[in-house]
Amino acid sequence: ATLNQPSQIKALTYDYIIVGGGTAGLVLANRLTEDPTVTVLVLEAGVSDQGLTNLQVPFLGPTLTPNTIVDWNYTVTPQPGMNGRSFAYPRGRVLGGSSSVNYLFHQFGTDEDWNRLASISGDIGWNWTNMKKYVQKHEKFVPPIDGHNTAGQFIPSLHGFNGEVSVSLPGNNQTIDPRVLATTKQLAEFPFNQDTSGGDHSLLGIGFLQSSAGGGVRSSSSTSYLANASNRPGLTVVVNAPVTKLLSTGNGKAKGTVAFRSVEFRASPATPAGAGTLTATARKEVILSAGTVGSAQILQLSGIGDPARLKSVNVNSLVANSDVGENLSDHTLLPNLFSVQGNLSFDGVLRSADLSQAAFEQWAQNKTGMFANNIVNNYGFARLPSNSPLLKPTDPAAGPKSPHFEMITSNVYFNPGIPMPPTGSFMTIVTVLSCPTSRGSIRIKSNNPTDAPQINPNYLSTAFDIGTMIESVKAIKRFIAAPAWKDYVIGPFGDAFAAATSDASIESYVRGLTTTIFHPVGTASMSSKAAKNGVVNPDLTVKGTEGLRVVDASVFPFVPSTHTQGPVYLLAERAADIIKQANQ
Ligand SMILES: Cc1cc2nc3c(=O)[nH]c(=O)nc-3n(C[C@H](O)[C@H](O)[C@H](O)COP(=O)(O)OP(=O)(O)OC[C@H]3O[C@@H](n4cnc5c(N)ncnc54)[C@H](O)[C@@H]3O)c2cc1C
Repeated sequence: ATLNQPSQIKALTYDYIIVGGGTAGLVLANRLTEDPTVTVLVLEAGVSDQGLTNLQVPFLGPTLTPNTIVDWNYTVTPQPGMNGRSFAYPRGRVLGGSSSVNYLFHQFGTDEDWNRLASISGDIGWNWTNMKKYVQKHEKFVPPIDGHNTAGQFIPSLHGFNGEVSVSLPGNNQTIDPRVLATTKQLAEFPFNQDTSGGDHSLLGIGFLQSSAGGGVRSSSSTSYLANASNRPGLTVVVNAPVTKLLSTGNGKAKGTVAFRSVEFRASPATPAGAGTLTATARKEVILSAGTVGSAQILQLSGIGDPARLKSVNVNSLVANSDVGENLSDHTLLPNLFSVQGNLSFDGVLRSADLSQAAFEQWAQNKTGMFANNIVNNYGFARLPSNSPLLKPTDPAAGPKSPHFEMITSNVYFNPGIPMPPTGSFMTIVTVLSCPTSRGSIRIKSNNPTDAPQINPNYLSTAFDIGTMIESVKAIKRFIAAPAWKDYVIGPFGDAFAAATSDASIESYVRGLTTTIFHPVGTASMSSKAAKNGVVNPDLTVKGTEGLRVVDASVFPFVPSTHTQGPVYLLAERAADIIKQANQ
């Protein structure tokens, strides 16, 4: 049962308590309650996703954040590498977490991403050879909604067809699709890639997007993993239940460790901090799945972090670890806008209330049409040339097959935070830095759990990161110069893009416009058991503690080369196996 208020909770002792009913949290909720004798409490700060129709509409993904009731509404500190700009940093605050509000791109990371994780952690279980079996448990590949023949658009042997989350190829032609595909034939630099899911199939090249949607409807961790487990008597999910901190339950069995098996949460989101809290206790384990921001914040509020920093905000240090909240890494997004001929882009529909309503009604009636699809159909990945000076002395990609940047084409004006002009047709080619080397931090500003933490991703602070973004802009200029675009693209839109013709002017364009593509990781990073750095061990237990793990995007020491929901799903699937085995 999903309870709407913490006050409805009948019991305060469970085998496991999961903090955060998001992407990873609901995978664990499902897998741990497969055993009917196990009891699990999930505490989710956000609202239920039930009845929030827009969350189900794939095309509306970009409208769900920022500054909505399903977003934590964070902003980043002024970013020196981005001309001192501060901007929105969306995170899902709703059942399903960010999987309920994301843009539905679905991939798994490259085999090299996973092999690097195995090598850093010293646990070969994180190797792709082992992780790929979780694709079968997780993914349910379904036909696109227009039922077209998908031969040649994906490779079936790389996919799961009986898992939990529905995944599908685009079900409508964006009118630019043939031009994108023609470019892959006209320019050897941008070959066609038959499958963009990653793993041991190369990510390089341009292909069709795979989205976490089925039958024209978003598939989130809530509509899949949770829905498929919701009638299990052992599972209790509570929404509107913000966790304020973990409570120490004494010394752990291993010398010098502290046990954390109790969780303090607010009796209602409206309750002032410190007043009206409840405490639940786990017989076995507390699992933090509050995401890269939430888990880092809760660890620090609970006294797990850098002692001096904790002292400065009046938090009593219980477990000293100065890596908590540090090592923040994220992909950056640059929306390169082009003015295009005619009125075949989506802009006309989005500007017209009547046309948008008609598209919505078509979706509501039979889940077809523009709104039943993602805003993107095609995208791909590329590497810098092997002789690029940016790769000296080291190449930060996970391996020689992993990308340095990504290109996403969409037949619409897409510019986060900047409204669409009243007239004109546009196409956007977003470029994304796939292997950032900048590192930032998430630090609590006070001991008040309702205060948003200070989020400083420190974007574009290295020569590699800014240099690669500059190269990505040059690459899409070459892409758009293919004959396929001759009678469609008028030219770059906006003075800064139009003026971006030299490295120096491209740099100023990049620093002036780049923002986040919402893939933060690393604030509770995984390291080997013997390592002096890192926050969690390879089995995701928090170093220096007992009864406590972190299972979410925060544990990745490097951001995977791809969009991050798929890697989080696979991580959580393996985490469930690790936890079950540890508690047999
Ligand atoms: C706008 C947006 C677009 C994105 N687009 C894509 C995409 O297209 N493809 C892709 O692969 N990835 C995308 N991502 C990233 C991807 O969705 C995330 O990497 C992934 O979902 C993170 O999973 P998680 O379990 O770590 O955290 P989340 O799914 O964010 O879950 C954390 C949960 O914990 C809850 N929580 C936090 N603090 C507390 C607390 N104190 N008490 C109780 N509960 C708490 C949150 O409300 C949330 O439900 C996007 C993300 C965003 C925000």
